Amino acid sequence: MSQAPQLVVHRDKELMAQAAAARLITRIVDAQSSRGSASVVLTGGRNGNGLLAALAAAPARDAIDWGRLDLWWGDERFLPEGDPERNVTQAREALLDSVPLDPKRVHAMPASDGPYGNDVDAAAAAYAEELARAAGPENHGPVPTFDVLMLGVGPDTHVASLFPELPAVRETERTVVGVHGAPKPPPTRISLTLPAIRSAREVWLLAAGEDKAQAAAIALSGAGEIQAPAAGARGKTRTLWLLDAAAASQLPRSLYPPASP
Ligand SMILES: O=C1O[C@H](COP(=O)(O)O)[C@@H](O)[C@H](O)[C@H]1O
Repeated sequence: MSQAPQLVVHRDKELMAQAAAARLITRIVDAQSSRGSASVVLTGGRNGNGLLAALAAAPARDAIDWGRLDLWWGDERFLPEGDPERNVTQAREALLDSVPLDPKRVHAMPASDGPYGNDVDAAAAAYAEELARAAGPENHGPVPTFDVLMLGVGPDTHVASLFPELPAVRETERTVVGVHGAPKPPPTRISLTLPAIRSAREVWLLAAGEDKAQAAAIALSGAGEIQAPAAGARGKTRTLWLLDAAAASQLPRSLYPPASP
């Protein structure tokens, strides 16, 4: 597991999204140049979609070889294909429909009207198998070693669809689980588990806005991962919190000293 999380605090959420998009372009280009391809796990939510929209608007996006990029999702709302609330629908709108991706490398999580019907546990198991098939011997495990895995942080400290105290956040064996009874709609979801998240080289947690301030402070102040799932999201080589000033406003001074007036 990586060292302590690193924090980068930007002035506001627009700048945070632009800076994170620039950072992501660099990581993808570096991975493609050293390993031939790159793999990135996307997140849903306002901050994740803000980053994708900023990436779509960045001229440097053309530095990415989009055909050599694998995209995975950290979680999905278990809804019919094309539902506007699905994370993949929102990602397509923000970025994916405007870049030349290889459709075989866009690994969306199953929809509730797909091959597994309404059986979210079967859909989750199928996604786990898809990940396992993509993992090579060099990955030493049941998921590929993602280059960057991004997670939005919910106001209740949830990441992906791992909500405080629910069974999904306690999972230690499976890489993907069906989530039942999520407190945020829709109640039925699919999520990577903490062990799968921790197999990424870099985990980036995105938190912008005042409503994320308490969650960031709790997760970064030594809370347990069952009570505060964001506290358990760590990358193998790096864990990076990307915040705006509003989300950083309740952090202990030892972590982020506010600028002097
Ligand atoms: O429902 C979800 O919420 C979280 C956080 O979203 P936000 O809008 O509060 O930033 C998101 O990361 C997750 O992917 C999504 O399914």
